[in-house]
Formats: sequence, structure tokens, C-alpha cells
Amino acid sequence: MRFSANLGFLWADLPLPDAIHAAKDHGFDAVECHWPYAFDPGDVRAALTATGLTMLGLNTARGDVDAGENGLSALPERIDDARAAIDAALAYARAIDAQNIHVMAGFASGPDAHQVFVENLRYACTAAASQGATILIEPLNRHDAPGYFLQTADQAVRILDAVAMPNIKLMFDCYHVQMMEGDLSHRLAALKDRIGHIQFASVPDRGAPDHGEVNYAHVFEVIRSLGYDQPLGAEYKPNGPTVQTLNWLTHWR
Ligand SMILES: O=C(O)[C@@H](O)C(=O)CO
Ligand SMILES: [Mg+2]
Repeated sequence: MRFSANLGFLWADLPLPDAIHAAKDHGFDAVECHWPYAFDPGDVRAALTATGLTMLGLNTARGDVDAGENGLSALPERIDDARAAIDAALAYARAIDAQNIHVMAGFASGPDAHQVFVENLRYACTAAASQGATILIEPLNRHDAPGYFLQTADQAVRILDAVAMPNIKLMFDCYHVQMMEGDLSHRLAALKDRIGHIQFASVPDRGAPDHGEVNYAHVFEVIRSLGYDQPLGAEYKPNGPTVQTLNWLTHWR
């Protein structure tokens, strides 16, 4: 298996360029991030070039974080801001050659939110197509993100179908899907062709994947047997220095 370090959580204490080097030094095959915007894209690109790692993806900005926002694209009253966040994410992705942009929905509910999310995603897909990029949507579980618009893989598929554009995919985060719906093996098989990126963490504590209610030895074998060969995103919260939580990587790589 190949693994990507999610630098939103792993080496989150380091500036992003240094975290990229740390991921390379400890054997990761790729990196991904959440919100890289505080860092000069030139410095991030230099670290990627020096290490030979690819930044798989990044997220659109959350909005007013101090006010509790967690994405804008399903908020009917924030369409202009959502599209500005999409434009900014695409520009940053272009500067560092990142393929995937996770468009964050935000806290919302109801048919208007669905419709606005679909329309903003169509806008994102059209803009992304001109740089060969892919748009991702990700269900977040109700314990960590109560009230988040997109909560389940089933709902995500309805949105993918409504958007109906070729460059939109599902970010299948095994941690969130297990918390909300379970049945990981069947869901991975059923959704294989809709998945753009896979992430993982232990459940329910979102730690390293070597403990908890999900047997990742089995899940990784399912993923491998489906012919999915992209790096899997280690998006867990280390319970100490990241380097002390990497036994699983040596084991499964
Ligand atoms: O699972 C997560 O939390 C992330 O993948 C993310 O991008 C949004 O917080
Ligand atoms: Mg995730």
C-alpha cells in the first residue's frame, strides 16, 4: 500500500514546508493538507520539488472560523463568498500542482442548502476542469461536526448524481463513514468508481489506525483487492509526537 500524510494533523506543529520534508523522511509516498493558505505557495512548491512528493489535495477555506463556520458552499446567503473560496483554492492548487480540491459544505440543512451546494459544485467543477483538477466532497460525522450539511456517503452519492459532472468524486474517509453508516467493505466496493480519495483513522478516537473498532488490515486488503492503488490518506490525530505514532506505517507499507 502507499500512504499519504495528512499534514493538517500529522506534523501539524511544523510549518507546512517542514512538515512535507518530515513526511518524506519518515517514508510517506505523498502528502495532503487542509488549509495551506497561511504559507507561501512558492515555499510549499519548493518543498514538494525537493522531496519529490505530490500534494494530493487541499480544502476550500472554512469562512469565519471564529464564528464557527466550517465551509460555505451549502449556505444560501454566502454564494459569492463560497465561489471566492473555490477560486482561491483552485489558484493555490494550481500553484503547487495539487489535483484535488475538497469543497466544504458548511453548517446548513434543507432543500435550499442542497440546491445551493449542487450549483456551487457545478461552478467548482467547471473552473477545475480548465486546470485538469477534481472536486471532492466529504461527509463528516455528526459527533465531530454536528449540523454539517453533508453527513453520509448515501447523501454524497445523491449530490454527485445531481451535479452530474465528470470531475467530481467522493472523499471516502473511513473514519467518518464508520461513525455514521458502517459497512465499510460493501460501501467501498459499491462506491469504488465514485471515490476520488480515501482517508482513514481509528474509530472512535481518531488516532493511528492500529487500534479501535475498525480492523484496517482487513479494510486495506479490501481496497487493494478492488484495484484501488492511490495513496491512502493518514488523517488521524497523533496522541503525541507524530514520529512516535508511525509503527503502523512500517507494518503496512
Ligand atoms: O475528515 C476531515 O475532517 C477532513 O478530511 C476535512 O477535510 C475537513 O475537516
Ligand atoms: Mg477526512
